[in-house]
Amino acid sequence: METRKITEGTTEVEVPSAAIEDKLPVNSPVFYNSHMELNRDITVAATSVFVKENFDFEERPPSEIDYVDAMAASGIRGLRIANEIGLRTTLNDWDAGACDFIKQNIKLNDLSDIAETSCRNANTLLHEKRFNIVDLDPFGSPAPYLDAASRSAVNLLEVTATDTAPLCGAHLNSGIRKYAAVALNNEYHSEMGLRILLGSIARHLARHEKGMEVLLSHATRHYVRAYVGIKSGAKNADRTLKELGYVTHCDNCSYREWKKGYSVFMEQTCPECGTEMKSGGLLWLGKLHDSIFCSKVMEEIEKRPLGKKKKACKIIQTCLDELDIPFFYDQHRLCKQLSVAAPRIEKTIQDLRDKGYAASRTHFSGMSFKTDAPLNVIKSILSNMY
Ligand SMILES: C[S@@+](CC[C@H](N)C(=O)[O-])C[C@H]1O[C@@H](n2cnc3c(N)ncnc32)[C@H](O)[C@@H]1O
Ligand SMILES: [Zn+2]
Repeated sequence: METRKITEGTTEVEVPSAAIEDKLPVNSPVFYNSHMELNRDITVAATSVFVKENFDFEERPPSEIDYVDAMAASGIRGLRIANEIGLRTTLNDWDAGACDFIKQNIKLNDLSDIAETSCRNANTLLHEKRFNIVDLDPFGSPAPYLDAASRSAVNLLEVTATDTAPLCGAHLNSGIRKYAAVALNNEYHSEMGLRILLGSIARHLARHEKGMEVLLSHATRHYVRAYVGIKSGAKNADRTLKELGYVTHCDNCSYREWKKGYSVFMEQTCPECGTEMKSGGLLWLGKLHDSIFCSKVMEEIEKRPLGKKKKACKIIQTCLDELDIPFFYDQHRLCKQLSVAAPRIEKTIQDLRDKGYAASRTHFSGMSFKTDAPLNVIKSILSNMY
């Protein structure tokens, strides 16, 4: 088989040439997606910050902290964690061909002391063994692995989901099956998807009497990614579950309302225009980022040799600046409803701030903003009628 060496960060791996050259990764015996280098760069920086800042890890050398890359493919993600941070890493993939590449790549980076291969079903491994840090990076949905990962993870859970259609409401029934939640496929569907995933992670952790703190989460390209710190104990689980709830949305005028709770009364009729509204949930209504953590991730990205440094900084900085409340407004959508030309997004944000409201850009889309202003104020500002 023809292979090629590629470098990410300071780690080199050998992958099948077909994985790089083919448009369809299915044609390669082992999966490698160069577009996910950005995701992996952020993973290295975020994991490194978590390890440095965590009280539980004080006095512990990195080689005594366990990280599992539960779906490792070529091993690139976990190998970067071992090589660039020094954590004791298990690289797992149930595919024998992938495991051969992983073994070879461990040797290539001279990491046999701290990295080991495991060739098992991720669910079996994670049900049997606890790891300080668990990383789930499956094809499509992480849903089938969330229970085992929640049982296994002691300190940090890192999850990628590429099944944006069920998460964002485009495949409603699939979303209900996988995440036990109704996703609304409206203008803020990317934020909806991230919050549905976080809500599902929270409920899985709660079964194991664990709560969570969202340190960083983002929706980028075709995937969503979450980094959640784990707080063990029933009280923390209960506190976490209080952050879940429902949203109602009016497709006609973009009015939305959200309420925390499991059994809540939601208005069915839009108070702005009288249209029947749609309800979505259960989903996470808590914070999407921890600002201190994100600031440290920014510093970490700046000082590391990362291939996608600029893009990674942009994502984290926008997350840092983003007002941490649900849900963003799509300026085009509002302007279309009002039949007015869309102003520059900076002007809208400044106008909202000038009127005494909080407002920011969002990382979800360049043409969207977040604000605590009521919809009628936003619309008056956009129509220059305030
Ligand atoms: C998206 S790829 C992982 C990519 C890798 N983490 C990276 O950053 O390049 C998913 C991998 O999961 C493996 N896989 C799928 N289901 C699995 C399971 N139940 N247990 C273990 N591995 C699994 C596949 O063989 C595939 O190599
Ligand atoms: Zn309405």
